[in-house]
Amino acid sequence: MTEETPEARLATLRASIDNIDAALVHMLAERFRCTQEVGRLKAEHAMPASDPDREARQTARLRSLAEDAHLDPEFAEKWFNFVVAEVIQHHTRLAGAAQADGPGTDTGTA
Ligand SMILES: O=C(O)C(=O)C[C@]1(C(=O)O)C=C[C@@H](O)C=C1
Repeated sequence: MTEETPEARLATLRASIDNIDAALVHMLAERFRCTQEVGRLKAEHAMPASDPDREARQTARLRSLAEDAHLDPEFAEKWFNFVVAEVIQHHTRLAGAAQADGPGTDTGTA
C-alpha cells in the first residue's frame, strides 16, 4: 500500500475547502437576497432597520447550534454580528432612498 504524500493530502483537503467556500458564497448570496427583500419591506412600511430582540434570539440559537457542532460559539456570534451589521447598512440605505422618494407617487388613481 502506498502512503499519500503530504502534498497530495493537502491538495485533497484544499479541494474540499474550495467546495465549502463556494457553498458559503452561494448561501451568503441567498441570505442577502432575502434580507434585501426584508429591507424593501421595512422601508416601504417605515419599520426600523434593526430588531435587537430578533438579533438576541438568533444569537442564542446560533451559539447553541455552534456548540452542538463543535464550532466556537464566540466565532459564530462574531460572524453573525458581522453579517447583520452589513444588512443593517443596506436596510438604512433603502430606508433613506424610500424617504427621498416620498410616500409614493403611484396612488392608484388616474
Ligand atoms: O429579521 C430582520 O428583521 C432583519 O432585518 C434581518 C436581520 C438579519 O440579518 O438576520 C438584520 C437586522 C435585524 O436587526 C435583525 C435580523
